[in-house]
Formats: sequence, C-alpha cells, structure tokens
Amino acid sequence: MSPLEPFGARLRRAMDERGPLCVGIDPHASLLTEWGLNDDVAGLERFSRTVVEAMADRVAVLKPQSAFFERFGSRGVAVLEKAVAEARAAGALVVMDAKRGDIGSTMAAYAESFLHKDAPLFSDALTVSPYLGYGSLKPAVELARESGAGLFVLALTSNPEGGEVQHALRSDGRNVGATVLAHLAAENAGEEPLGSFGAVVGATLGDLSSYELDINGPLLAPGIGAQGATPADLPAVFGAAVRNVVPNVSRGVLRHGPDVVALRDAAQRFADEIRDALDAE
Ligand SMILES: O=C(O)c1cc(=O)[nH]c(=O)n1[C@@H]1O[C@H](COP(=O)(O)O)[C@@H](O)[C@H]1O
Repeated sequence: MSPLEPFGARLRRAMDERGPLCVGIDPHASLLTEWGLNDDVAGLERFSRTVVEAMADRVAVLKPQSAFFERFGSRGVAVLEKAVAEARAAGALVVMDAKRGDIGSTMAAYAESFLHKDAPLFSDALTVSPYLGYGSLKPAVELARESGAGLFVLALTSNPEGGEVQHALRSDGRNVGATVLAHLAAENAGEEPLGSFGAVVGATLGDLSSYELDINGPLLAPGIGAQGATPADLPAVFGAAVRNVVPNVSRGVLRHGPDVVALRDAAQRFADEIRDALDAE
C-alpha cells in the first residue's frame, strides 16, 4: 500500500487553492422531497450525484453523512461508495462523517473500513468519537498515519446537549473537551504545514478563548446555516486558530438544489462570506 501525502498537507493545499469551505452531502428525506425526488435509492443516487457534480471540482472538502446512506441498507452504501470515489476523482477531499468510536479492538475494524487505502469506502478523513476514551482511537490514528489519511475527533460539538459531556470537569480541573484538544495537539506536534488530526468544534459555540484551539491541525466547524451560526461569527469563535478552520455547511447549501447552478451560487456566497470574515481579521 503506497501512502498518500499526509492528509494535513493535502488539506492545507486544498484550502489555499479552493478556500476552506466544506459542503456536506446530507440527503435528508425532507431534502429529497424538496428536490422533487422520491425517498428511495434512486432519489438518493440522483441527489448525491448532483451534489458531487456541482461541488467536487471547486470546494476543498465534501463531507457525506453516512447515516443518510445507511438508511437504505447495502444499496445506499453502494451509492455512498460511488459518491466518495467520484468526489475524490474530481479533486475534492472527502471527509466521511460516520462518527465512529468503540473499544480499541473494534475501532481497528472501523479504521480498516474507512482508512485503509484498499477499502471500498476509503476516505481522506473520518469523523470519530473519543468518548470511549481518547486512547480507544489509537488504531484509527495509526492506520490514518500509514495511509496518509486524517481524523476529525469530536471535541466541542455544535449541538446544545454536547456540553453535559464535553464541559464536564476532570479531577485536574480541565474539562473533557479541552483534554481532547490537548491529545490532538500532541498528535500533530512538529507536523508541517498542518497536522492530520483535526478536531470538530461547533461554529455555534460563541467565544472559545478559554480553549487552546491551536492544535496545529484542522478544526472542522459545523453549525453554519441551518444551525444558526454565520461565517461572520468565525473570527470571534476561533480567534487566531480561524486560519485552520474548515467551515461546514450542509442544509444551508443543499436547500438550493436540485439546480446545479443554484447550488454552486449558494456555496459561492458562503465561500465569499468566509473569505470576507477571514480577510477582516
Ligand atoms: O461531525 C460533524 O460533522 C458534526 C459535528 C457537530 O458537532 N455538529 C454537526 O452538525 N455535525 C454534522 O455537520 C452537519 C451539519 O449540517 P447542517 O446543520 O445541515 O449544516 C451534519 O452532517 C452533522 O451531522
């Protein structure tokens, strides 16, 4: 297996060339209906093909949400495989949003499923949950390093319920989310131009200046659009780390489909707003 260039380096280049926007491929049943499609495998396929066609040659990252494909069983997963391959072939990096997390021995199998170069669902990076203990992710970290892939580890999620776990204080006085960030900073130490082990940090969370967000890795920031955050919020939320933020928008773009031009225009508006917000820094 010949490894790819490390994910962090590939992502930095893609962000420099295309801007940092990540568009989600989230085929909600309600969006299929809004697009005039049936809530079935044919509708799913049409939806994901359209998003890939509209976006993969221009955005840095596409993030398919696996659940919306798994809903249709093996035929849905086949559609997901195709979307991943086509998006990567057209030049986008693919972050598989499957939020996997399990005891280490099982985590190794999840890692094989998404991070082994020969796996049908191989993706440039995978979202994972550290809430079985950060160390349980070790097999995924190791295989990602071997393959030139990356991880996005849930640290401070965009949903209001996340705080009950992530803000919990440990005996050393640090909270759980901050501990996840510290693990990632250690993982990325010395990597240039950017480490491959990113954190998920919601754009909805307000001022995060009490957190050490400078993990020398990417920060995937969902919550823009449908969840209420805007590109203009990014500098205030992320401070100096905003340069490493990969802002994700899913429904905020997807609701403009099925017209390819309208989807592209919507993504461009978000991309422009993100650029303006970063330039104002
Ligand atoms: O890991 C994620 O991508 C994620 C983490 C998080 O904290 N919050 C969050 O919304 N997400 C995902 O980001 C996407 C947000 O979608 P929209 O709210 O439609 O833009 C969904 O696919 C969520 O599953």
